[in-house]
Amino acid sequence: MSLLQAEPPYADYIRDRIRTVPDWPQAGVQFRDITPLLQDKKTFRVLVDIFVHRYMDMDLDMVAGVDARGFILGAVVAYELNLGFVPVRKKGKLPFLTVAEEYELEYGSATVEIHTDACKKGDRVLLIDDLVATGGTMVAAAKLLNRLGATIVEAAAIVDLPELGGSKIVREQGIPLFTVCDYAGH
Ligand SMILES: O=P(O)(O)OC[C@H]1O[C@H](OP(=O)(O)OP(=O)(O)O)[C@H](O)[C@@H]1O
Ligand SMILES: Nc1ncnc2[nH]cnc12
Repeated sequence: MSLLQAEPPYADYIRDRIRTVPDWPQAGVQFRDITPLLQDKKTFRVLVDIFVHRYMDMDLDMVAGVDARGFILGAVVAYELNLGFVPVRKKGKLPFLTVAEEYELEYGSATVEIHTDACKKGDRVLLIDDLVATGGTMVAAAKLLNRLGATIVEAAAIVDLPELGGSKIVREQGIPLFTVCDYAGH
């Protein structure tokens, strides 16, 4: 499958079940809250299955998920694909040797880290997070995996906020990106 976006009705089905919280965590931010997708058993299964069906024949070696919301989806998708899972964590949380990348967020800046032995040179990795806003997190996580010699087969998220420009930036960096739904004009 080479679609950049999931085809409706999946996109609408998932978007309709995401909660928007205005002015959180600060004024002006429309927070797209994915917790309702996880809370409802049927929606959670539909969501996970979108990713499992997309990636089941892609000859992957590993799934990497981004701290913290990317862990929820990433670990379940990895399990269903019979693959291992590696965490890309925020600074100071991983106990072993790490490599780090600093990046900018929609509301602040942060650093992500990965264990140096999280994957091997040439591993074919699926990188998962819940959402792409400015793209800083996804690009930083991808850089970490690249520094370990991994190949990012695709980066994937539930939500794209295209007005913040991140998905375009991720793709311009040569990282294939799949998102289930976006908020263009919503
Ligand atoms: O595209 P970007 O502008 O980088 O933003 C997207 C990132 O922001 C959110 O994480 P957050 O740092 O809020 O952490 P959390 O998952 O722990 O809530 C979200 O889960 C993504 O990881
Ligand atoms: N608007 C937003 N909603 C949810 N998570 C986010 N991460 C960065 N921006 C976000």
